[in-house]
Amino acid sequence: MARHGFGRGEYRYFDYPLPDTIALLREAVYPHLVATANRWNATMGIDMRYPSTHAAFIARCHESGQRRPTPLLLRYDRDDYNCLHQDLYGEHVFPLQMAILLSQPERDFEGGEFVLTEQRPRMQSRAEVVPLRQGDAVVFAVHHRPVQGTRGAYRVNMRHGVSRIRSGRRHTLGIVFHDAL
Ligand SMILES: O=C(O)CCC(=O)C(=O)O
Ligand SMILES: [Fe+2]
Repeated sequence: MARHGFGRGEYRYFDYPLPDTIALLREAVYPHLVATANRWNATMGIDMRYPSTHAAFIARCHESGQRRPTPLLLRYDRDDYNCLHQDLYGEHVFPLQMAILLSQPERDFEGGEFVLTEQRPRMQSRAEVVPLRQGDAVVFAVHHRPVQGTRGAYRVNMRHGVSRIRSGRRHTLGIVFHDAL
């Protein structure tokens, strides 16, 4: 929980070796995100570039001591929530992550909306709710993302969280591509 930010609910991290489905998901989705990740870093003036396979990236994490797996299952019951946070667990950060909603809104739970906030320089934060159906995945920025301004690109600081579950139970699968210290 502490590793995951704060809130109310249950957080269970998978151990290595990951279940096949989880390992495959992480490896299969990563290559689709690498080009965006590298372009974002170039645009934001961040030196880090990412290799084309997840295996190569995770080897880099492990070499620098980030060895703990980050994929997790989350369970929220009535009145649980997930505070706005960023899943940063060390020097190596893959800038995009994914969450998959395993429960069905309205049938299994009410409330519990996936929320993103973006903080632009010298402005108040702006929130966006991502409407998810059962089985939908949302891919979102872990830390910041570039926005084109009139005088070039600037960084916007991103956070994510889940609003209070008003009734029922909500499950999510969280896939972070870097491992943790
Ligand atoms: O439960 C959710 O929808 C989001 C969970 C979360 O914070 C994550 O996957 O990193
Ligand atoms: Fe998170």
